[in-house]
Amino acid sequence: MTENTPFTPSSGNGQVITRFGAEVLVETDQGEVLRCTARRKFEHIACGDHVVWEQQAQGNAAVTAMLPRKNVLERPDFRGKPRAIAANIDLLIVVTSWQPAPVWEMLDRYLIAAHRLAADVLLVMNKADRRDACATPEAEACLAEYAHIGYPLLHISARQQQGVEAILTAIGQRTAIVVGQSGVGKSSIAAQLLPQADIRIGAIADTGEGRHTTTSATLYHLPNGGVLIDSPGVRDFGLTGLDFATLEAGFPEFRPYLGECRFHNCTHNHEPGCAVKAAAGSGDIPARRFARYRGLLP
Ligand SMILES: Nc1nc2c(ncn2[C@@H]2O[C@H](COP(=O)(O)OP(=O)(O)OP(=O)(O)O)[C@@H](O)[C@H]2O)c(=O)[nH]1
Ligand SMILES: [Zn+2]
Repeated sequence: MTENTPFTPSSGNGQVITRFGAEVLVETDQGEVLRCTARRKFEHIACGDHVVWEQQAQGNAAVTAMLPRKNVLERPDFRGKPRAIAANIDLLIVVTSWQPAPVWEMLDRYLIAAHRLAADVLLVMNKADRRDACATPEAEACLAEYAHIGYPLLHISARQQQGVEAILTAIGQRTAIVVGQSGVGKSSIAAQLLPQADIRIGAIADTGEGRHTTTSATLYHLPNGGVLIDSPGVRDFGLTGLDFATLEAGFPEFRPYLGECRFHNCTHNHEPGCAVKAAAGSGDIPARRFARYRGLLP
């Protein structure tokens, strides 16, 4: 190699931007995007995973190792087997809207999932332009409970392009995904966040068989240094296999009272001497959330 030849490393670390079949797109630590093959043993590698890649003598580079994950979001495939769809998520952006009206149980389930992932939460109430026409006092009260517990909440209107900047600011440097029930405006929000994102990836990922990005989770760099992992399949993921410990941990407002119940294995349902129920009775724990918690108990 002469001194003028730019140095191109033949192996290194990188992050998976997306995958299509046995191929993954890896962004190297140098910022280059490489098309890599992933052997069968890396079948479970997902968008967001950190990997080691190696340039091979012929053809493609290959993924040779997978680095530890902070977390992974899975959903069942057509056989009911859990499949990794995105890894290393810092922030779940949970979208609700005034129309369709929120299904609060679903919002609670997303929050439980976020706690299980050890991810932060940003609540986004979309369609602010419909608030006057559609908001009921009950819906306003339900929403206020989440803010009271301490979840950050933004009111935006994707249609009127209001509040999208605030979402970018709230994401900061974190890796985020957008989730929520059907029709609340997730695609509209993603579309507004993404034109400013790195569209280089979309071009490379275009395999000529149509944009695979419409089905696979794909990682996009946002202008503020944050990252958005997006795909329709990620946006409506659900919560499966809910056990009691996960459920209880998904209600952070219970935390100050845990350990004060008479029974150490209290489920905060009908047990006497339950400190959580007492707190809900006195209004220290939001009553609507507590009622829905009991509905989620197995
Ligand atoms: N009034 C109003 N309508 C909006 C707003 N944002 C999105 N919509 C409309 O709501 C409908 C659903 O928006 P989408 O972005 O497709 O919602 P989604 O959550 O991605 O829906 P699914 O793909 O079914 O999960 C569309 O008709 C949007 O134009 C908004 O801020 N105000
Ligand atoms: Zn209790």
